[in-house]
Amino acid sequence: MSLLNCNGVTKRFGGVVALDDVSFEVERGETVGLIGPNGAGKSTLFKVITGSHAPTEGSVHYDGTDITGWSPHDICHEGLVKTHQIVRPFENLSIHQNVEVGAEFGGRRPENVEERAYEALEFVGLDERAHETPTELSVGALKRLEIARVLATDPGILLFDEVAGGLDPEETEEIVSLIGDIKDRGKTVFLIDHVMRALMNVSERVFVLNNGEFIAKGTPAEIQNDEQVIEAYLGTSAERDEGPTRGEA
Ligand SMILES: Nc1ncnc2c1ncn2[C@@H]1O[C@H](COP(=O)(O)OP(=O)(O)OP(=O)(O)O)[C@@H](O)[C@H]1O
Repeated sequence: MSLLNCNGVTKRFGGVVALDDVSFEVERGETVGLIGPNGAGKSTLFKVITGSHAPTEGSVHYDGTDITGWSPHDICHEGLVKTHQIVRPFENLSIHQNVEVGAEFGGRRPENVEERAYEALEFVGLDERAHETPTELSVGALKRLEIARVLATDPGILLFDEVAGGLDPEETEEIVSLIGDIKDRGKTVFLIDHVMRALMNVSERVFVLNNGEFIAKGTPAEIQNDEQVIEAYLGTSAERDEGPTRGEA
């Protein structure tokens, strides 16, 4: 049985069809990348999966349980957790307390919250700054704090919404390496990113959304050579060789 299963998911906002009959599966332990041009429906899909939006039609199953229309809180407790594109920590709490809040209120297990928060901070390399407030953190460190926050909830699947967005090459490498470490722990990862070198490096499969519909699913190599994907999103190989692609901030 697949860990995550979306079946015929449609999401309409008035006359806008953000997702149109989207179906896919993510297997346990797999890392899947989701790409597509701005406005393709990627964030909407993540919000439907994690309960911020109820789908207009279709269903979402996690580990065999129908979670369609559940609240974000209940979905998080079930083991699905999403990072935020824009990281907004509690500025009056310490870095450690920020992670503790995630573990305490979003987590699947109420015990050992303090310890799990430290472990998560150590994992992302922020343990030595645990007692500082997050106000002095760089963009890269804020993204690592966000990853620690979701890891401390002990998730079954992590949804990363542009964790490499806005980072310099060194910070991007750190995030790629962190995602590799998370995969090595056997976690299932589903990620959106416009930073192709990051997404293609870590993903085993890549899904491509365009105008709310999948236009391709395949290995990173297959996707990078798919004419329709190149036309809709990736651009020419010359553009790709330069790294950033259309839509990258
Ligand atoms: N809350 C909303 N109300 C109305 N329309 C929305 C809402 N959220 C998203 N949309 C529309 O749904 C479509 C898909 O948007 P979405 O943000 O999911 O795209 P995206 O692929 O994540 O884009 P980006 O790469 O720019 O983040 C767009 O046309 C967008 O304007």
